[in-house]
This record gives sequence, structure tokens and C-alpha cells, in this order.
Amino acid sequence: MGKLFGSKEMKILMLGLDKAGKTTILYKLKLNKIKTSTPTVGFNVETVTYKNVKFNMWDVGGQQRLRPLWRHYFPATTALIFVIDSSARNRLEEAKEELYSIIGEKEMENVVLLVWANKQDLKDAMKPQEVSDFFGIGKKSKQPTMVCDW
Ligand SMILES: Nc1nc2c(ncn2[C@@H]2O[C@H](COP(=O)(O)OP(=O)(O)OP(=O)(O)O)[C@@H](O)[C@H]2O)c(=O)[nH]1
Ligand SMILES: [Mg+2]
Repeated sequence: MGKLFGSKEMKILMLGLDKAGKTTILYKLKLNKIKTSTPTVGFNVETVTYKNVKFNMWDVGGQQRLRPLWRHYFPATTALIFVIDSSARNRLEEAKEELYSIIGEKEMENVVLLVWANKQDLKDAMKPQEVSDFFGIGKKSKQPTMVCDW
């Protein structure tokens, strides 16, 4: 917990496949409203302040051709929010591969990991528990990990 709350400023990195909903989440947290967005090429960064902690939230484009750039955003990350489209069952394997490739990197092996099971409003969405089971969260990774929806 000291790692989470001891410092006054922390970098939160949001990654995930294209169309998972990262930019939508960023602006919902920042502005408390849904802002339509186009696919991100590059990144968005916003500061969300809660009590005395400043969360610098980084949202990076997830299209396949942009994923090799993700590693440039790794340094100084405290927590990774890996966003998935819970209704895109056919993309879950791809998402899992990308997640394990990220947390397999030395720089990222100790970050706090949150898998965000997004788009729970869609009727065929996988529940957070199903996502957790599919990803093997907490089994393969030794870092503090949880799966959540909104
Ligand atoms: N139904 C539903 N749609 C959502 C939700 N979150 C995002 N979307 C939609 O999903 C689409 C993609 O959202 P983005 O936020 O642009 O996705 P992204 O992860 O930033 O995509 P890239 O920038 O390409 O990596 C948009 O049409 C959003 O309106 C959600 O919780 N429920
Ligand atoms: Mg985006």
C-alpha cells in the first residue's frame, strides 16, 4: 500500500487492444462524461486528482501497428490498467498475448496490474470473473493484480 499511496504523484498507463475503450475511460474519469473519440494515434495524457494524489493517466493507441511503441511508455509506471472489450470474445486470446508480453518485460514486472473488463453494458459481455479465469490472473503473474468493471 505504501507503493500506492506513499507518493503524491503516480503514472498510470492504460494499454489494450484497439477499440477496447481506453480513451473513453480516460475522459470519463477526467471530465465525467463520454466524449466521442477517434482511434488514438500516439497518446493522450491527463491528470486526475483524488485527495492529495495526482494520477497522471497515459492512454496509448492500441492498433496493431502502434503496439511496438508501447514499451516507450513503460518507464516510471506505477500501475498498468489493461483495458479489454468484454464483448469481443474472439479477441480475448489476442488481448491475453499482448498483456503477457507487456508484463513479461523487466520494467513492468513489478507494476500493479488492473485488468478493466470494459463494455459491461453489452449483453454478451464476459463477466469480470470469466475474464479473470481466461487470463489466469493471479496464477501466472506474481504482481498484485485484479480484474474489475466500472
Ligand atoms: N457499449 C460500450 N461502448 C464503449 C464503452 N467504452 C467505449 N466504447 C466504445 O468503443 C469504441 C472504442 O472506444 P475508444 O475509447 O476509442 O477505444 P480505444 O481503446 O481508445 O481505441 P484505440 O485508441 O484505437 O486504441 C467507441 O465507439 C466507444 O464509444 C463501453 O463501456 N460500452
Ligand atoms: Mg484511444
